[in-house]
Amino acid sequence: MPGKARVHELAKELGVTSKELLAKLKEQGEFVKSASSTVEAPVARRLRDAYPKKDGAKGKKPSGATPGPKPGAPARPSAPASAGAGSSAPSAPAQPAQPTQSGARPGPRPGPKPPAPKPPAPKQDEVPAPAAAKAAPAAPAPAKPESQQPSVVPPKPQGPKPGGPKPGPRPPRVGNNPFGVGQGAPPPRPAAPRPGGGQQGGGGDRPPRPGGDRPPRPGGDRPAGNRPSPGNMPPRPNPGMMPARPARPAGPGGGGRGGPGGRGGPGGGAGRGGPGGRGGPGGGGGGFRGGPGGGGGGGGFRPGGGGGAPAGGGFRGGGGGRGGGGRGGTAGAFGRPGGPSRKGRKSKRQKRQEYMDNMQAPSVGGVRLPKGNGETIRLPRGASLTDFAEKIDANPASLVQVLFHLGEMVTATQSVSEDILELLGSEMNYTVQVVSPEEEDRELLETFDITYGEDAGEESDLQVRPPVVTVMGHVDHGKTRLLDTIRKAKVREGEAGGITQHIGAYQIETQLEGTPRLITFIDTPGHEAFTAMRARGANSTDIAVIVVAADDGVMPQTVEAINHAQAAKAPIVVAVNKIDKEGANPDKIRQQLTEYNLVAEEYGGDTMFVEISAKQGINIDGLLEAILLTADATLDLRANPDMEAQGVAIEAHLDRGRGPVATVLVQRGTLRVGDSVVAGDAYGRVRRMVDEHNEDVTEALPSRPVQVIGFTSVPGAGDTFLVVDEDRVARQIAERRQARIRNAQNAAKRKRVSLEDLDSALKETNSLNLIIKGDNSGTVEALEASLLQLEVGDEVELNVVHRGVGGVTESDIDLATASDAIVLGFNVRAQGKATERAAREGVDVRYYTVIYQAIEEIEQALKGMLKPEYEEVELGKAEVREVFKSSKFGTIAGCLVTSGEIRRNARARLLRDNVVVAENLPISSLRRFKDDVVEVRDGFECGLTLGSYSDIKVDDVIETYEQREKPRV
Ligand SMILES: Nc1nc2c(ncn2[C@@H]2O[C@H](COP(=O)(O)OP(=O)(O)OP(=O)(O)O)[C@@H](O)[C@H]2O)c(=O)[nH]1
Repeated sequence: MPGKARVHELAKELGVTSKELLAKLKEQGEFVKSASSTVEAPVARRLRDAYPKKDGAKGKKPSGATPGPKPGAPARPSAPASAGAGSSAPSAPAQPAQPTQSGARPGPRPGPKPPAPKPPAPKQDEVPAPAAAKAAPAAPAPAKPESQQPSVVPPKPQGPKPGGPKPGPRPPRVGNNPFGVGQGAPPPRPAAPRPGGGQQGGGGDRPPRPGGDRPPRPGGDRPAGNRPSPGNMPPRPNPGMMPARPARPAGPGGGGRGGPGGRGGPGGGAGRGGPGGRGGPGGGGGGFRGGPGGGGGGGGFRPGGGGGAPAGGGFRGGGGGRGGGGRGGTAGAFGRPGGPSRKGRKSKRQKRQEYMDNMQAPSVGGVRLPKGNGETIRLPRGASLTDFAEKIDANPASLVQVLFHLGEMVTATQSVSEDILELLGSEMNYTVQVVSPEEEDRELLETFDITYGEDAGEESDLQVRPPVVTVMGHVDHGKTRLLDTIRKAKVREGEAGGITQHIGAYQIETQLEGTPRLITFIDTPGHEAFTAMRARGANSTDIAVIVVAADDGVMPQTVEAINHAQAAKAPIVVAVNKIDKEGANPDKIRQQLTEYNLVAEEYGGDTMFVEISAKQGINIDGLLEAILLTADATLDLRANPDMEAQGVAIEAHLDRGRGPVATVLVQRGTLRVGDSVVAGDAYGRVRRMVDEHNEDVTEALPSRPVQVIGFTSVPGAGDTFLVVDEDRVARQIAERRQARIRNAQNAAKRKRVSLEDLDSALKETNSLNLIIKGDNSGTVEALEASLLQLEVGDEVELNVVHRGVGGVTESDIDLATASDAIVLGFNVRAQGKATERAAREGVDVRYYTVIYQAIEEIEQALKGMLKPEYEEVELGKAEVREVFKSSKFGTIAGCLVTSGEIRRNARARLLRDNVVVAENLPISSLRRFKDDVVEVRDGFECGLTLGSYSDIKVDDVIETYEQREKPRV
């Protein structure tokens, strides 16, 4: 493209009239229609040769011409520089100028303008010529020219001077890469930037190209040479001088984005590159990578640009050397050299390294992440992305983004579930280890130099302690009655709903072979809702007594109890109860339990089965004996009483007069009044201790259950307790645990929202918020656990926003108001003015004394909130017998209804050879003969249209259906 010049431009350039030039052309055997016609580069060259003087007159031009031939070579920076200066510096610069000229390919265009500018123009011309020459070879167009080449050759000879040497290398580029971005002479970058460069930019002959050749374009040549300004300045060693970057191709059409030229204008004729830049077919000069030397105009940036152009486009740097413009268009367009600043430029090595790093770095959704080496990252349960990011030295925001791409909406500081942390870790090649609560707690205690769970001192410090027994079994098999009988105390009276709801513990004394022995019993509830608590009970238990009613046999909860005991590695003693009842079949129980690895001693196993009657007190001593024998045979029950006490909180509640009361089981050490204790997230100082007989005790030895008064809050059932040196430590541990529990709850509570349903999730929150208040922590916990296990699908979220021991308070009502929650009071009532406030605020407060009633009601509430489910119901089918086209209705299917009915406005699908061709089409019109009808039944014919759907063929089947709401079960 750069090579094509219009006749009138050439005429101006050569200082002759267009008419003269036309005549000359005719003389040379070239048919050219008018002054505005373009001529091929070789022809232009010949013309220039034919009017050599003028060019010469302009001075350097001749020289320039010379260089021209080697445009590519000239590209060299140095040359260009001078080129840029071209006009100004005749001598040395002259050569450089050539490069410019190369850039000038566009010259043709510039040519015209140059005239105005005077001297500079000539140079350009010359340059263009060379450029053209080059272009010619590459471009197909040149056909003719070639023949003429001989004439063209001459110029080249000259070229040798300037570009001679350099040209060698460059030319190849140019010529060989028509798609190349930059054009020919890359080198002259310096010049390029200069306005002068503009001329080159102008290069693009193509008139159409804006940036292109069009002379009118400011960017174009005009400024180019003449301007004294930058263009004329000696080349700056700036980036422009750098070899053109391959990457940025740009400037296609003439000028592409702002060549180097000053402020765009001149630079690439194209100026803002718009069109020119994009390289279309671009004009001759287009596609330079940077403006060429002196005037480097055209720095388009799109590589494709110039390339595309058939004509000589795509040269790197035309005559003008590498214009700076190339680089990012914008920069070039605004006059800055397109190339990147040299300062701070990275070495190739650095770049390569960066590239490699980038390639290796994991990326999700385009977000680069740090790459681990499989290291293990330990995070506490409920950790946030910020915590994670800190550990791997990453930006939390990028982790948030990644999770977003993975379908999780999480903020940087929000607690994240274990699964998500692991998923995220695996994406980055880290192994995330979410520290278990126990482990975390151990670490917490370690920071206070405390060890939990081990007896301090020597082996000799250990003393025998009583076994701790838990009685478990199926509902109504007689657990409570047995415990009752054993301690000769009646605890069954007053049990709401007949279910044991509290965990109590007591110690009894019995005789074994004449020796008094103590046994500690923990009373566990029998309802499945207490499963979680039972599991804890089993863990603090040495021996499990599984009660099985001889008249009933092994039941689900019997199995569950066995599993808990076995999981806790607690030896089992089976109490076959109700042997006094008719139909009692103890042997059947023995047989059934073999299935669960409980083989009776009589059968050669090691499990003791004791037949008893809790009701009638039959063989209770035998059971106690079996417990002690089993303990002696299988367990080493010893503990060090001479240490600070440690153990488990079995039950806790808020007592009106005494405040928080916790039943704790001392497992090692001795608990004394005045000790600073911490149990879970509760702490305090033992003010008073009471035993199962409601008598005050001053100390409790291992295996001793006592009620402790003095906690500042109610501990949770199953929480570990320990004595610490001072209150301060107790408080600190409790506070740290509180924070951890809060985090964990937040993490568990977080609702997962996928991108797909984010919208609807935000629009309608199908969640039920609850506040649970109960008379003791075990009950509250059990109720919460049961509720959270309700299976109501993923659509509804159940949220326990608060739970606590004690009556329903005004602050509970406030919280319920704020969070739209329902308050559940279990065995408690509203306190003070809570009822009034609840009524005023419209808060629903429900009271229960039986756990399953609460669960049932909540379950129903949740089901009521479920979104309706729809199912598809087929309405009917029709076969297409004929197809008509109507200008009014479109494609009409003449059908016979073969089953059911076809209803207007129902949805339909079209089947062809039993394959669904189209879905969800509307039956938009339905007719019987000429009448519109609402439905057509089986056996009748009808005409129908499927909306605008027209691909209907004879023998197609139209199946209609509708969506019906499905009742929830
Ligand atoms: N005939 C007879 N009845 C018994 C015996 N042991 C318990 N029962 C009766 O069985 C029923 C249930 O006894 P509970 O002690 O409440 O049973 P539980 O296993 O504690 O039941 P939950 O507390 O509901 O888990 C009561 O009516 C008892 O009187 C027994 O040895 N013989």
